[in-house]
This record gives sequence, structure tokens and C-alpha cells, in this order.
Amino acid sequence: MSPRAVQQLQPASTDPALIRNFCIIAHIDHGKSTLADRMLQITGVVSDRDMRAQYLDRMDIERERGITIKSQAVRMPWALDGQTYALNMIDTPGHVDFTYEVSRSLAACEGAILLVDAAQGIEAQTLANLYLALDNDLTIIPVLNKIDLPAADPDKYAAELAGLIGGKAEDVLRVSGKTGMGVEELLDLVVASIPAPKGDADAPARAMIFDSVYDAYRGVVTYVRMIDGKLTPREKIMMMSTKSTHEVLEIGVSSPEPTPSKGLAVGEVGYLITGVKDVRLSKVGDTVTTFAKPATVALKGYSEPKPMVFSGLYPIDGSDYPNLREALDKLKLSDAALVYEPETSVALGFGFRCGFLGLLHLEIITERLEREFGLDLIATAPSVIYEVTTDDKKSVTVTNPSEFPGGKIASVSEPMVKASILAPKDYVGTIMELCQGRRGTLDGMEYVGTDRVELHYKMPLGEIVFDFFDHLKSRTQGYASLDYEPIGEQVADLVKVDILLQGEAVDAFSAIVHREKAYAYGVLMTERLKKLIPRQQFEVPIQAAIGARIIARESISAMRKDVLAKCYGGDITRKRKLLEKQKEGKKRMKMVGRVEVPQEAFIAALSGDTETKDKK
Ligand SMILES: Nc1nc2c(ncn2[C@@H]2O[C@H](COP(=O)(O)OP(=O)(O)OP(=O)(O)O)[C@@H](O)[C@H]2O)c(=O)[nH]1
Repeated sequence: MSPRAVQQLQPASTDPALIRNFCIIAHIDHGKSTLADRMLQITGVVSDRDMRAQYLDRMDIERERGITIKSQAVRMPWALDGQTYALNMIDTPGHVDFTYEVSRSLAACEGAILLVDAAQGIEAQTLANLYLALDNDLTIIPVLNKIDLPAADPDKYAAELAGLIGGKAEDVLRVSGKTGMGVEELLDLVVASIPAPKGDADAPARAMIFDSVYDAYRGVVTYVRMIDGKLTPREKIMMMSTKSTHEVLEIGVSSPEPTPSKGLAVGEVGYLITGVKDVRLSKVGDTVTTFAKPATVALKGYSEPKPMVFSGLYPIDGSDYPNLREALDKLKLSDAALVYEPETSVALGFGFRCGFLGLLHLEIITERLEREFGLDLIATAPSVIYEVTTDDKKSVTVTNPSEFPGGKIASVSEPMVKASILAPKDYVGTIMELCQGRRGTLDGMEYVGTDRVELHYKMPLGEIVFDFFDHLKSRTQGYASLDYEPIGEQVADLVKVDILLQGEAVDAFSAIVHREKAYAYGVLMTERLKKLIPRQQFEVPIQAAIGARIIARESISAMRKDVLAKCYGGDITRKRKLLEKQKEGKKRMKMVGRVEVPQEAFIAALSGDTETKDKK
């Protein structure tokens, strides 16, 4: 704790002139959470004894993966020139999948600390987040972090940052979230340069919901930023979009543990608890007002997060299906971006089609389902949303290749993104090659500093969601960073490739791919299945087809599997045991037409690498 920390936790300040609302924005791993931890410790809101790394990242997965998923708001008292200020810090996630959380947090602030790793310099999400902050008219404080690192080159990157946002290189503050160096100066700068919030204290109450979290014990905790008026405990509040009313059971600020207060006034950031059990009733972006004196105009909301990537989740043990439903229902309470509906598959049985914000979101949800709910799951290959128009002018939205309409197709359009890739200039060639292989078109490129380049590509999202980032990282030895944003749809020559076993399509393996890549996908899947499916008593053709046209074929030759072959003569009970065992094994077999396929074969085929994408 700094000797300057305000020893006694002050009551929530109601004078907006003494409030500063800010957030920290940075590229992933540039040290936001570590800096936030240090601020908590220096301002004394978390004692040195209670301090643990990544105090604000509460989910186990967040801590293990070292990433921030849910944003959190914390109030810290800080004294400067004889005044005690309330600094409300809103931590933001850095990964592309969670950009929508960043923009919510930004809308609740007047300023942002733009944090850049002094050994890495500006990265793709530094730029993306900076543009978001500028769009929200925030005051930007540029800061170089990790200056304790031997590899840090603060002079070079201070110049780079100053070049980017204007100003002088020597004004860029240098800190270390790890050692605490420079953090007190940074807190002073927050007070001095970020404007105090403005609002009308006498107007009807308007509070903006910027986060809504489900807590097993307290129900939904709604995080709000007061814009006008005030809210008090026991008051009846109204959500402006739905006109639903609730009583405020508790109101307070996180400091960082929830601390009830007498209310929230203009400019303050805090939480509300109303006993609501579902986050959808307390929607992020909605405006809270009072029932007695309601405001007439709602605040500008946020665009709702839209699922971009779909995948089928199936329990490996079919009897887990009800548990999977229950687990998804529970996760949905705290994650409004997760969508799902039941679906069935010939190969995998009963499961759910789930929509995610991106691949990381998918990974996190499956990991939480497996870990927190003890489920064993198999996920089908991720797919994006296609709009298919048939020859008779019917339009179908396809999130699962098996819904792809048969018959004549007039057009298929796919979601496109604007991708920005930042990398050292030596890697430009290899990045261009990768992007072109993924149907990207170059929109331009520019230098950032002297030795790095930002490339802008227009690309199909479907080409990015699988393994693009892994390939990008390995081709650039980890130096490239990626950010992307959706820019609408575009018609493309896409076809559905089916994989047939003895003439019967196996739904889980159907894929929508570009016509040029259809052959490679067909060959890969038929070869892979040939290795995985055991021989049957008859020959089994494995084919890949576009409509009725076969584009690749393998076959599994016939074999009679006689488990009794080795048991000549001897004990009848032994024979019976072997036959019983064979029956057991058959239970886990799935029938595709006449072909018996062990479920493991499906799972292995689905979890294989999708390297087809690079082969042509
Ligand atoms: N040497 C040094 N390491 C640091 C410093 N700040 C952070 N780190 C390390 O950098 C890594 C990333 O830090 P985090 O604070 O988790 O990064 P983040 O930006 O919060 O990451 P996300 O929450 O995933 O966006 C961790 O291994 C930290 O220990 C610093 O000032 N000096």
C-alpha cells in the first residue's frame, strides 16, 4: 500500500467533480490485469495480505488462461492535493471475441489508459481498442508497461505511441505493473487529465447498464453507470426497454468486494441487486430509471452481441443429454451471448446447436461445461452463418451444413470481415501468402513505427474461424497479431460437401466449403475415415459428394470378424463371455445404414486438424 492511500474507505463520493471513471485498454497480455492489481494494492482497497495475482479475474478459467473474460468495475479512493477522489476503474477484456465487452466498458468512462508492452510495442488490438475509445470521445493516457523487462525498449515505443496519438514521446508515462514503478504517478495523471463526469443531478434518474452478471447466491448483479439523477435502496426501478419494474434490494460499489451504499449519484459506477434470476431481464445497454419519476428518453444502447460461430455440442454418453441441457441453461444465466437449440445427428445422437461470439468463446464454454458440470463432450466443426437462396427464390439461413437446401441453388452468401494484421515487416510475404490462400483480398497496408506493418484484408469469416490464427502465429514465430470486425456479407461460390458411407450421408461430416477447396476436403475426410472405421463383413465405400456428383472415394474391404475363431473346442462359458463382450462393444456402435461405426471413430475424425484449408 502506498503511504498516500486513503486509509479509511470513504463513503461513495456524491460530488461528480471528485469522480474519475476510466478503463485500461491494451492488446492481450500487455499487462492490464497486473496493472489493475497493482492499483488495487497501492490505493489500499486490497490489503497486501489479501492480494493474489489477477484479483479481478474471478473465473478459474480466466486465471488459468491468464485472460480476462468478464469486465469488472472497482472503486478506489486516491488523494491528491488534499482532496479525496473516487477512481472507478473498469477492467476490460483484450481478446477479439470479447470486443463488444470493451465497447460497453468504454461507454461508461470519460478516459482510458492505453497500455502498451514496452518490449512489444503497438499490436493489432492496441489499435482496434484505441479507435473504439476515440469513437467514444475518451481522453487517452498513453502508457508503456513492463519497463522492468530487460528486453524493454521504452524510447523506441514511446516515439511510436506519440506518433500514433499525437503528443511528445517524453510525455508517455513509463510504468511496471509488476514492480509498481510509476503507478502512483499514473493515478495522479488519471485525476489530473481525465475529465470529471457531467450529468444533471436533479433530472429523472438514468443509469446505463454496462454489465450484468449472474451470481449463484445473490441472483443477477447489474453494474451501472449513473448518468443523471440518483438511485437509492428500496426504490422501485424500471428498465426502460421492457418497462419491467423491480425493487432495489441492494445498491453499492465494488471496492473491490461489494459494499452496500446509501445510493448512487451522478457520475458514479456501482451495482444493483433486485433479486432477478436471469441476466436477460437486466439487459446490458438498457437504461434504468425510477418508477416514481421515470425519464422519457433512454440512453443510447449498445448493439447486441451476435453469435458468429456455430457448433454442435453432443454428450459422448447419450444419457448425459438432460444434464447438458441443464448446464447450458445455467451458463446462459450469466452469458447473454450464448445461444443454443436442440438438434439431432445420425452420427452423434442428441445434442445442441450452439452459437458463439468466436472460437475462444466456444472453447471457453465447452471447457466450462466439461469442468464445472462434469460433461464429456464432442463439438462438431465450427461453422459460420450462410444465407442460401434457392432457384425458386426461397432464402434459408444455414448455421449447420445439414440444413443446406438440396436442389438448385441460386446463390450462397457468407459473412465477411475486415481483418487487420500487425507484424514485423519481414513477415509481410508469408502473411500475404496465407491470406490469399484463405480467399482474402488486400485492402491496403501501412507502416506503424519504422519496422512494423499493418495489413488490411477483406476475408471470409469462415476462413478465419478454424485455424487461421494458429497458422498466422506459427508462420510469424508468434509476432503477428490479429483483429477483425464484421463488414456484412458477400456472395461466393460455396458448395456443400457430403461424406457418404455406403451411400448414406453422415451429417456430422458435411461441410460448406469453397468449390476450389471441396476436392481437398473430400479426399482428407475419406482418407481419414478409412483409417478409423473398422472392417465390416462387406465392402464399405466411403465417398465425398457435391449433390449427386462424387468427388472422392475410398473403400474399406470386407472382413468377417469372428470372435470365436480362436476358441476351437473347450469351454462353452468362455465362448459365451466373448459373445457377451462383443455385444457390449456393439452398444457403443452407431449404425449408418448397414455400417457399424464406433463412436470413437466419429470423435477422432472430427477432432482431427483441419489442414485442408491450406491445401488446394
Ligand atoms: N516483467 C513484467 N511482466 C509483466 C508486467 N505486467 C504484466 N506482466 C506479465 O505479463 C503477462 C500478462 O499480464 P496480464 O496482466 O495477465 O495481461 P492482460 O493484458 O491483463 O491480459 P488479458 O487479461 O488476457 O487481456 C503476465 O505473465 C504478467 O506476469 C510488468 O510490468 N513487468
